[in-house]
Amino acid sequence: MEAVVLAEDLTKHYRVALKEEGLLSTLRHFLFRRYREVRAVEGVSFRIARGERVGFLGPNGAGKTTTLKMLTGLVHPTRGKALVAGHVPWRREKAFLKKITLVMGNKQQLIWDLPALDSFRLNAAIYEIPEGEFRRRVGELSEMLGLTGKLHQPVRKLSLGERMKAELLAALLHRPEVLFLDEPTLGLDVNAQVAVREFLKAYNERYGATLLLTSHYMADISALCERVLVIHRGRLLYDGALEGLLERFAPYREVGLVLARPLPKEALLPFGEVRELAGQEAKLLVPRERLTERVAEILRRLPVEDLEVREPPLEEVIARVFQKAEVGP
Ligand SMILES: Nc1ncnc2c1ncn2[C@@H]1O[C@H](COP(=O)(O)OP(=O)(O)OP(=O)(O)O)[C@@H](O)[C@H]1O
Repeated sequence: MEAVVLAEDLTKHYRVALKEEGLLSTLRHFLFRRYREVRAVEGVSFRIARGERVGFLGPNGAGKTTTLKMLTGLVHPTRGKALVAGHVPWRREKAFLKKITLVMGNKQQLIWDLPALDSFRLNAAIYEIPEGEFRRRVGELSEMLGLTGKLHQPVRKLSLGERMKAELLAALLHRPEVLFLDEPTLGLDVNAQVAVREFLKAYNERYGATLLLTSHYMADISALCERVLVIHRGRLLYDGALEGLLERFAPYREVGLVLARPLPKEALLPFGEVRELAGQEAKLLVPRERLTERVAEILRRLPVEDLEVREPPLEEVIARVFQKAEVGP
């Protein structure tokens, strides 16, 4: 397997000045500055093969953005190695910058008062994309993104979803091999979220590009990524299949029931943990290894009109992973 992203013992400690209130302490601070060390990323190692789509999960402040910044060369690591598309990111070589892109859902590169097309032209000049190729790429990407006809009006007149799509187009114009995406669907409505994630999938399949993305929307992760990296307090907690994460941290399934008549909670207790009970509808948690036997019992002993077995919501599983990490292994 050819690794296109390689991180080895990647570590970033920030030094933050401690500041106390009051004039005297301001003076003291000036003379004897004291610092606190923030261990944003601590000894993280992984490799990503060409063409993979990997989800990067972690609670706020876990170190995701810092890792992405090191991999794109915006931040120097305190320790460790990284190699992205054959380059050491923090050297920021031109050949490297042409191979990668970083999209941050909370930052924009398009110029607000100008049509998106004008900003694209600026990017084309920076990345030395010839005119013919520029037109071809804009045509192709705007079609994939459903943006045709939107590129001539000022960016401020676009909807949030259209703006994000235009941001993606700008970020992909130089046809990077490795895409680092930090919350690319942040704040978008459900339709726009789906459109962006479908686009990312299509882009990955068409060009064989590698994706590493963070998202708070688990639907993005489950739709796009077979593999996830989970980071917590700067340390890598899990690297593997999304499916495996579910099995390891959610050894239960959710059984949804519609009953023929309302039943008291006690009647359901023998079959699993009662998660919800409202009128004729109930939700039970059942250990995975007992699922078949419990479902059979439920059908035999309860007045069931409808029964559905579901995976627990990914949000819940992830919350468990972090809870467990707080308590320790
Ligand atoms: N420039 C900086 N100076 C000092 N501390 C920083 C700096 N950037 C980040 N940190 C700290 O490093 C830790 C990791 O932050 P980071 O932004 O990488 O987390 P994150 O996983 O991306 O979180 P979020 O999902 O909230 O963006 C946090 O404690 C943060 O406060």
